[in-house]
Amino acid sequence: MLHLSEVSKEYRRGVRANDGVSLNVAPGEVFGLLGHNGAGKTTLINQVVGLLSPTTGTITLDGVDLVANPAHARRQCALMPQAHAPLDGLSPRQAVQMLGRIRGASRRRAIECADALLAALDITAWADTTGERLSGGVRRLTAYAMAAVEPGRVVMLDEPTNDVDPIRRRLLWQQVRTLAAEGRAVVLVTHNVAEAERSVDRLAVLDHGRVVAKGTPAELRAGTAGELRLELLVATGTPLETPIPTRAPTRRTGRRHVLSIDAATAPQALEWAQRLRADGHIEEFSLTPTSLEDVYVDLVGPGATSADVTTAAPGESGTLVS
Ligand SMILES: Nc1ncnc2c1ncn2[C@@H]1O[C@H](COP(=O)(O)OP(=O)(O)OP(=O)(O)O)[C@@H](O)[C@H]1O
Repeated sequence: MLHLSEVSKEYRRGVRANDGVSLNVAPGEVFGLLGHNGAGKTTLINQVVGLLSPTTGTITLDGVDLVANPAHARRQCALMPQAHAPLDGLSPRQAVQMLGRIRGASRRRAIECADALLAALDITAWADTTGERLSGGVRRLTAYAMAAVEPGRVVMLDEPTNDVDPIRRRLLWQQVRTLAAEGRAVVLVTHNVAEAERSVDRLAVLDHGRVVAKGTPAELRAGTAGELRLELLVATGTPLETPIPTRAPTRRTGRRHVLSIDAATAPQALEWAQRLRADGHIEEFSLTPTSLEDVYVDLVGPGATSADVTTAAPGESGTLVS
């Protein structure tokens, strides 16, 4: 459905924001774009919706060239931008209805869809409050509703859950799933790797404009099969000598130490951690499967050199991003 082939974008002064990006997003799919600040995510989605043109490469939607037809791109692709929607003087109800009308809905449909979306996101209480008096989270949810009210075939969401509370995040994800279930392609930019792991069907990790990994969350974790994550909160000043072989150097954030260990050594690791806790050397510990966040840090964290998640080797891990 949505097909990007070798898309590169070079801004003036030679900033190469995207470098040979190729992606396919199918109808009904929620596709995540992950990457560090400045990795090129926003640049990429702005090219899909026709706000920017690629320097080279092609973008097609159901075979139609979106670069040659930016008006078609804007009609078929809805965008929830990263920046807050300009809502000064407008209430969420007015803003969502207005976007529905601009995108071609009848007056009646725009009213009904706006009401339904505000109710589904549980923000009806603020439906008639003007933008300058809304909280950041309600503004964010309103921006989502503005993108979802008459969405077209593709919906691009740039950091949709920023500022949104955990309960309404769930409501938002239900709405995103509904968009996909109706046969749309949803592309989602996020920094929240744990949330992406639960919410996307497939994802790509961008690093300095290039795709460094792509696949389902399970495929990206496959390189860590048989690996477990032992996390310890050490008592202040306690040095930690591990008797267990680790697959990568220990990552440290303050008193939190994270060790990648072989699943076969789990009983030994548990016994060691319990002893450390009994002796007061650590305050708490957990032993869990390796997460997508661990894979992500290995890929793009400080010290990462691998271009392929399945070849991320011991010694290439960085600091745990918490
Ligand atoms: N209009 C512009 N002119 C020149 N350089 C730009 C412009 N917009 C973005 N850039 C640069 O392009 C690169 C990619 O930026 P982009 O906003 O696409 O990254 P991002 O992955 O969305 O970052 P973030 O997660 O911080 O939003 C960065 O180096 C950025 O400074």
